[in-house]
Amino acid sequence: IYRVGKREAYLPPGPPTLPLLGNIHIFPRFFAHFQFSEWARQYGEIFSLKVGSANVIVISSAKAFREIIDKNSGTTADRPPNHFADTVTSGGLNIFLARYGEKWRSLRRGVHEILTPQASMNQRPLQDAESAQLMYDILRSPDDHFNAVRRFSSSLILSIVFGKRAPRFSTKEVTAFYHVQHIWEYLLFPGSFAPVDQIPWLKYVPERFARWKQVCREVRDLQRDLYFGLLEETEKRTSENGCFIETVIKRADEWGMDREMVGYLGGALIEGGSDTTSSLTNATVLAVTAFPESQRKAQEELDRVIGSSRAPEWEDLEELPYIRALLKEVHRFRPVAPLIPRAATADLTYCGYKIPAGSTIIANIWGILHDPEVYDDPEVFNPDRYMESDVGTKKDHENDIGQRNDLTFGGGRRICAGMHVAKYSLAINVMNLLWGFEFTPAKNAKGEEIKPDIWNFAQALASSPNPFQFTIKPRSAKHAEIIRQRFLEATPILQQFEHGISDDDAAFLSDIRSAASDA
Ligand code: HEM
Repeated sequence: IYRVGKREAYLPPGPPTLPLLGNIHIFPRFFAHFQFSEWARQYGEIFSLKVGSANVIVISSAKAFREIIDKNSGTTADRPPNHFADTVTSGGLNIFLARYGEKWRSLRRGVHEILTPQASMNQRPLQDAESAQLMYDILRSPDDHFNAVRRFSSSLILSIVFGKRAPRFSTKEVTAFYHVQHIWEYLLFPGSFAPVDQIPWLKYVPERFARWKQVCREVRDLQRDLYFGLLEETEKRTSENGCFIETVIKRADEWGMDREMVGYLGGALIEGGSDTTSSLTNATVLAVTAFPESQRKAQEELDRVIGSSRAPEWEDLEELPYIRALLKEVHRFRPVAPLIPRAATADLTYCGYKIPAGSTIIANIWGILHDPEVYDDPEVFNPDRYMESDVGTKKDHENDIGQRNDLTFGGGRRICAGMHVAKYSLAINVMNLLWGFEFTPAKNAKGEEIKPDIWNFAQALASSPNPFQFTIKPRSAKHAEIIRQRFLEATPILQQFEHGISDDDAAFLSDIRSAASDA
């Protein structure tokens, strides 16, 4: 008992512990990446926390990430145990949270089918078409820009996975998704409920004293209604449109997947594809409004290379170095996953410290990308840092081991499976938005500018800005006309994913399409 909570001598250093508790009493609940980055400055690129007798190892340098996550991927590809996730998703079938083993391998094999760099290219016409609707949505209702971006991501991933798009943010499946996602994230958020993974006997507490049991059931029912409802629709559809689940259904046996796995794989992809790209797109809009110099430079480049007689295309990116730098900078400035959780399946060592099997490893992406030793003024949104160096660091850190500009997608065997789709979505949306619109801070009743709050982000697992106010205007009547034209031209591609949509969605589409063609 005396030893419980005490830091073993072979572990990396860390904050002082208390008997039994270890560091539980100081373990940060919200925005933990800020406190972890603070401790990294104090204790170094690798430090440890004791949670009772369990170990949490936090790594905060590109080198530690390379050595531990990339090079030792076979030992660090596990995720920490998560009883709530196991209860909700039939024994842990959510690919993001799944333990490293046979089930995860089957799920990942299926995902590769649609998300390899080559396979991801098949999604591009649809991404362009959805982006055309995003632009038109903002042109029609600039005040709804925030949800227009979220609609884009949800509609895209619903179409890719289940072959059915979401024309509105209020489309039934999107509303149902955000409703359950909100409760699911709350359930998974460390500290919301009893720590059953750390104190396993809590699993046996009767339900009337363990509200988490009720919440798990609620999330499970809601997710099953949505994910398995969509699966059933795809199974019953008589005409195919090449969506992912059609392929999975045909090849499930070959990939070792039963129907439960198929449903949860589809569902997890909706979770992974919805709030990630949209958060980053909204964070970009917030950043270029808060740092107008970056907007000015991006638009000067777009005007010079593209002009106002056509909209940007993916191929233009080659000629747009500042836009490429801006895309890298937004990943660094507001990483979607500031912390990436892993678990060690065997002992490993780093810089003379031992990371024992079973330890939780947290890759502190925020800390790595906001280290003032490595980046000049890390809290400033400054794409120019990536014009000067491909990794955006100070000159003397460019060649540090492990430096790369896509750390925000993770690494090793569990690197983001959707990164190619995500990079394309982000690039075309950011190019289109900056080409077509002017973003300026909103004004208060006295006519004074309201300073955009770059710290107003939600307390959630994925880092997402809270809705913010500003003024959006098309950059010229010519730009507005091209946006309208492109929306109409996207119709045949979008229509392939409009079978089975609700009458309200169909009426909405018919209205906006006729308004666009009458204009
Ligand atoms: C800007 C957008 C995105 C970012 C920053 C992002 C980031 C991440 C990160 C950090 C991980 C964990 C990686 C690790 O453990 O090392 C991850 C996992 C994953 N992501 Fe993404 N993601 C994005 C978009 C997407 C999209 C659009 C999809 C689907 C189309 C997707 C599918 C996945 C999947 C399936 C995994 C699970 C990998 C596994 O555990 O085996 N992601 N993502």
